[in-house]
Amino acid sequence: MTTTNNQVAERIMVALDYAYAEQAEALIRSLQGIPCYVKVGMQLFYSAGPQFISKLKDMGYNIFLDLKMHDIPNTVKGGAESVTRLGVDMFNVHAAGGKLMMEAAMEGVDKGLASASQGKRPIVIGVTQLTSTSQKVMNDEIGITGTVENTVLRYAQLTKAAGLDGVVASPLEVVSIKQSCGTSFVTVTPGIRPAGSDIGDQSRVMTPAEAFTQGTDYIVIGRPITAAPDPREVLESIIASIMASN
Ligand SMILES: O=c1ccn([C@@H]2O[C@H](COP(=O)(O)O)[C@@H](O)[C@H]2O)c(=O)[nH]1
Repeated sequence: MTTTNNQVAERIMVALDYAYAEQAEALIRSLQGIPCYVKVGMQLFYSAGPQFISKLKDMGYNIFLDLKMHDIPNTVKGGAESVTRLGVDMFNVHAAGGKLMMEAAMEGVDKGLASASQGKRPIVIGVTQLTSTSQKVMNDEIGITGTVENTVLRYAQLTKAAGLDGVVASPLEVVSIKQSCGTSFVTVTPGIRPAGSDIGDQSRVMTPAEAFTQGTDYIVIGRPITAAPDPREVLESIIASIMASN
């Protein structure tokens, strides 16, 4: 089966990292007709709230709500219940919160589904090590010994044991995650930089085409698209680069 441009677009999550809903809406208008996933993180959600999620749903977008919950199990359970009721397609928690916390998130999802009017279960994923974290920072500042790859793998295995659907990791760790946790265990990979673009605060990066070659399920891209003079042109060229590498 040949992959179409739209099938590629559905696996690209555009990070709507904006202060105001109006800015995110302008970006969405410029990408009209491209069926990408949209990712709402803390900046936009704290500003525009659940109403903006409803608006995106009405526009037909798949939504990844990237709030990276990390708290005691009972609080995360409540948070998971609330975001499930919003009807998002995916959300995440920090794997560093531990197995009990992640299991509580899944209980919250069940509670949210029981009280919601629609019954689609969101994909729930655990954050392993942020893609901005380098080997040196993880060892010397955060105090985790060993390699980033082994740490990510251990967190992925814990996430799977807790019953979640997958993880956020960098594209560099995808092959070992899939080998250890299975190909159906979902990988969502930020740290994506088209060739020649500014790395910024990211540390563990790959190009969009390279990330898909590693076998990732979804890539997350923010600034290379949102900070470009012509975001649509950049997204279309990313899709073309992935198609050319298939
Ligand atoms: O490990 C992580 C987890 C989440 N992110 C988020 O992805 C985007 C990346 O944006 P860029 O502008 O392409 O760097 C951003 O919303 C992060 O919060 C991540 O980068 N790494």
